[in-house]
Amino acid sequence: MTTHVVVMGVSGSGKTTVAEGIAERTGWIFAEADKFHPQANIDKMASGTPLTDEDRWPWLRDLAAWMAEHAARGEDTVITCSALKRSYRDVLRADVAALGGGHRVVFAHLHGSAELIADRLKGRKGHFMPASLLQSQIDTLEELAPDEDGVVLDLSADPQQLIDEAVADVAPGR
Ligand SMILES: Nc1ncnc2c1ncn2[C@@H]1O[C@H](COP(=O)(O)OP(=O)(O)OP(=O)(O)O)[C@@H](O)[C@H]1O
Ligand SMILES: O=C(O)[C@H](O)[C@@H](O)[C@H](O)[C@H](O)CO
Repeated sequence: MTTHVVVMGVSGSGKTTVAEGIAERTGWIFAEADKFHPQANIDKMASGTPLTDEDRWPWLRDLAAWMAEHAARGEDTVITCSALKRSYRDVLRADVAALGGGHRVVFAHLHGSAELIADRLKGRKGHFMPASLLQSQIDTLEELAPDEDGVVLDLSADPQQLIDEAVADVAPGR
């Protein structure tokens, strides 16, 4: 049985910071969902246009397949992925769930105020994602529902605390 952590939230919520920390602590295989986007998606976001569902489906399916390949080999993983809608998370869960055998896809949602995230984005340099897309990310976000396997983390905490909380929930004992 393997665990597949998806650190989710809007752009600038701290996904990379927290997911890298979880990966370092657990030794689990790490990937950035941004690396799975076709160049057309990156160019679209960089030019200030939000992605549509149609832009996101193939990308989400690739991520789901990647997690399931690792699950089939008995390997745990940690990824960053905005995973903004319930329907996107359903796609992300599907391939691992289809394997059966108690493999787990669990979401860690970095949740917090738009003001704080906008401040952090202002301070971030060298990233393709413009701060102007934050509002569309917030408008698209659907919070985790009670029946979804996941944990909500308050992104105003310092990174080490967030990593500790996430590991305690998704990888107890690590
Ligand atoms: N808990 C935190 N406290 C203070 N600053 C943070 C925290 N987490 C992240 N940051 C800073 O906020 C900025 C955004 O964080 P990060 O790049 O990890 O977010 P992200 O969700 O991966 O963004 P994107 O989806 O756009 O790639 C970075 O400059 C990072 O150093
Ligand atoms: O679904 C999306 O709109 C995208 O995944 C974005 O969230 C960005 O890729 C990411 O936030 C920037 O790093």
